[in-house]
This record gives sequence, C-alpha cells and structure tokens, in this order.
Amino acid sequence: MLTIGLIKEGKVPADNRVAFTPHQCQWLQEQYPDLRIVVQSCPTRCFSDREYQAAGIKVQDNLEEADILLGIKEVPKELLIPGKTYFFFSHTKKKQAGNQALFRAILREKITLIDYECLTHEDGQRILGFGFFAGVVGAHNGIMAYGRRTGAFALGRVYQSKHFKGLIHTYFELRLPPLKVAVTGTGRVSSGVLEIMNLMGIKEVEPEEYLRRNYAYPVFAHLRGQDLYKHKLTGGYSRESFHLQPGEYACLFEPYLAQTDVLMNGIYWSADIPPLFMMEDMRKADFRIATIADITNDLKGSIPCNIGDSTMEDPVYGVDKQTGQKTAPYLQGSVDVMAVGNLPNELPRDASQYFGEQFIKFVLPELWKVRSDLLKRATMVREGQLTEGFRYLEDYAGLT
Ligand SMILES: NC(=O)c1ccc[n+]([C@@H]2O[C@H](COP(=O)([O-])OP(=O)(O)OC[C@H]3O[C@@H](n4cnc5c(N)ncnc54)[C@H](O)[C@@H]3O)[C@@H](O)[C@H]2O)c1
Repeated sequence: MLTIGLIKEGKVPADNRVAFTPHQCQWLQEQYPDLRIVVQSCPTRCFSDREYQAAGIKVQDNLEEADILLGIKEVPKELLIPGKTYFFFSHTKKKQAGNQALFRAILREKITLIDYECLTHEDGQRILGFGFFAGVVGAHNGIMAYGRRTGAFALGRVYQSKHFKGLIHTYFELRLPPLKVAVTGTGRVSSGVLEIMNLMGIKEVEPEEYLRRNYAYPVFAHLRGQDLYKHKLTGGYSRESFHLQPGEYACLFEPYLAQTDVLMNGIYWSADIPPLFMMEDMRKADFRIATIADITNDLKGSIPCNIGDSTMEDPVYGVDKQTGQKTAPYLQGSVDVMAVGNLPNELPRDASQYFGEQFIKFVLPELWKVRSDLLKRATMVREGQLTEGFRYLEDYAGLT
C-alpha cells in the first residue's frame, strides 16, 4: 500500500492550490486499490476539508504515516518531516538565494526531494506547471490595468469568478478600443495569454504588419524566438543554439516599443538572455507601452522595470519613466507593471485540476516502478544526498 499525503501549504502568503482535487482523490482511490490518499487539514485551500471528506478522503493534521508528500510551493524548513519523500516546487535548481536555507535543511533532514520543475519528458519538455492559468490571469490583469489607466472600459477581478468558464462569461459585453498588444513566449504561459486574446476578441496580426500599420480594432502580435532574437554574428536564429548560448544573441524588440500599448511577457528568461528593452528606453518620447503584464516575473529580468513583486490583492504598480522609481499605478509619466508571482491563485480550482490531471497521467504510474528514469531525472536529493545530476549545487548546499 502506498500512502500519499497532500500537505497544507506553509508558505506565507498562503497558496490556495493543491496537487489533487477531491474528485481526483476519489477517482484515484477507486482506480488504484493499493493507493491511499490522506489530506492535511487546511482552512485556506481552494477545496475545503469538507469537500475532501464528502469524497471519502481522510482529512487529518498529522501526515507521518504518508510515504510521499505532495505540496505546491516551497515547504518552510521548520515544517519538513525528516526522512520523507517530498514533491514540490523548491525553486532551488538555479541556486535561488531565498531558498538556500530550505535546501540545506532538506539535506540535513535526510529528505528525498523530487522537484516538479525537473519532471520532464525525455526531450526535456516539462511535464507539470501552472503556466497556462498564469497566462490566463496575467493577460486578464494586463487588459484590466489598461482599462483602468485609460478609462475606456472596465474589467473586474478574475478571482470574482469561481471558475474559468465563469470568467469567460464576463467578456461577452466587453468592448475594447483599438489597442495593440505584443505577446512574447511560446510555452504554457503564452498559450494562456493567447486564449484570453481570442476570448476577448483581440485579433492576431503578423508582427511585420503590426509594426507597419495602425488598426481600427484591437490586435495582438505573437512574438516567437525568431521574432525576438538574432545571432549577433550570423543574423540567424536557432532555438537549440539560443537555449545553449543566449549571450550570443541580440534582442529585436526595440521597434515594438513605439508600436505597443500593452506588453504581455511570457518568455523563459535567465541572466544571460538579453532583456526586451533597457530602462533608458522608457525616457524616449516614442516609448508607447502603457501597461506591462510581466507574467514571466523575474525581478529586473527580461522586463527591466519589473522592480519587485506585486500581490494578488494589489496587482499593479507604476514605474516613473524618467526616474525608474516605483509610483502609484495609472499616473501620467509612468508605466504600469503587473508582476504577480502566484497568478494561478486567482483561478485555483481550475489550476489545481489541470495540475492533478498531468500528474496522474504522466507521473503517478512511475511511483510503482522499481526504476523510473523520469523520477530519477527529477530527484534533486535522495535521503539527504545530492544526486548525480545536481552535483553542481554542492556549494549552494554547503557541501564545499
Ligand atoms: N507569474 C506567475 O504566476 C508564473 C506562473 C507560471 C510560470 N511563470 C513563469 O513564466 C515563464 C514561462 O513559463 P511557461 O510555463 O510558459 O514555461 P514553459 O516551460 O511552458 O515554456 C518555456 C518556453 O521557454 C523555452 N525555453 C525553455 N528553456 C529555455 C532556455 N534555457 N532558454 C531559452 N528558452 C527556453 C521553451 O522552449 C518554451 O518555449 C517562466 O519563467 C515561469 O517561471 C510565472
């Protein structure tokens, strides 16, 4: 018998997502007679304890009996149960400073850590993620912020709709002015953004035409790798080479600065990838961007005026175009930035269901295998020891 425990999220502010919905738990227990699921009681989860109980799932405070613990966000180090196997997003594989103490505690407490972010298909594509719903919520918030700045239309908050379907209904009477939106990225986030563009009736146009024309209706251009970067020497673009050596590429976003009202940013970014623009560009008279939904959300990353996280409660801040200082949103002379790091929390029930479906399809069957390459690739720490693929974290882990 394998017992899986769904932990109560301990990070502050509390995350309301969960790895399996009550219905999924019920289904799993019916399908897998040798699987038991227990849920740690939690008052802030998007599914209540009562919903799990109504589905026949045991809710309790203590999860010592579980073999495997599933969370979502980083587990505070004081809540780790020594010797257990955990799955969660640890945000440690890039040596993120804020989670170093947690990573060291994981080693100290002889824990096995399988990081969701490292669960990949053989070709390196990630299996699990909340990107689609981050794209949905981020795109909504970006357009909402543009409406608030211009007064041209009003959109409510996503979390006021309990479900994605309910959100879609709020768009039926939406009349958008002729705005131009640039969408970057080709992953899950951008799929979510594109879904909202279509649902809001924003028409896709070719990047080249977007730069050349004005339109009497709202449009967006979807900028993929080859539209955004070119090799400094060859002038070409190869996805493989860009992923390996992004420093050899120059960014091509500059002409969009004068042609874009709203920027929806959903690219993957690391420090050696050139940013989409520079802080000084905001001082130029033809800098047209009024609103940036930085869904990628790296501090001073691909969007240099991302100068900190905003929150779900207060998702937009302004950045003064001359000084680069944070201001209140919607002021003249500033750019509005939406930089929320937990966007899917506005649609947590849909986001959790999607996450659970992917886990059940691709990861769960691996738990019974004597040898699973998929789990092996994603195991960062085994019983307190760094695994082969993560030896590069020795200094971060305090082993050197
Ligand atoms: N704000 C939020 O709430 C939130 C939520 C989810 C994701 N995100 C962030 O959004 C970004 C995009 O997420 P996603 O879910 O679309 O990711 P994804 O894995 O679905 O897609 C990422 C894209 O980047 C490309 N890519 C992968 N590795 C790369 C590399 N080394 N160099 C350059 N490109 C690479 C991939 O080919 C893919 O097209 C990530 O930075 C993620 O952390 C933010």
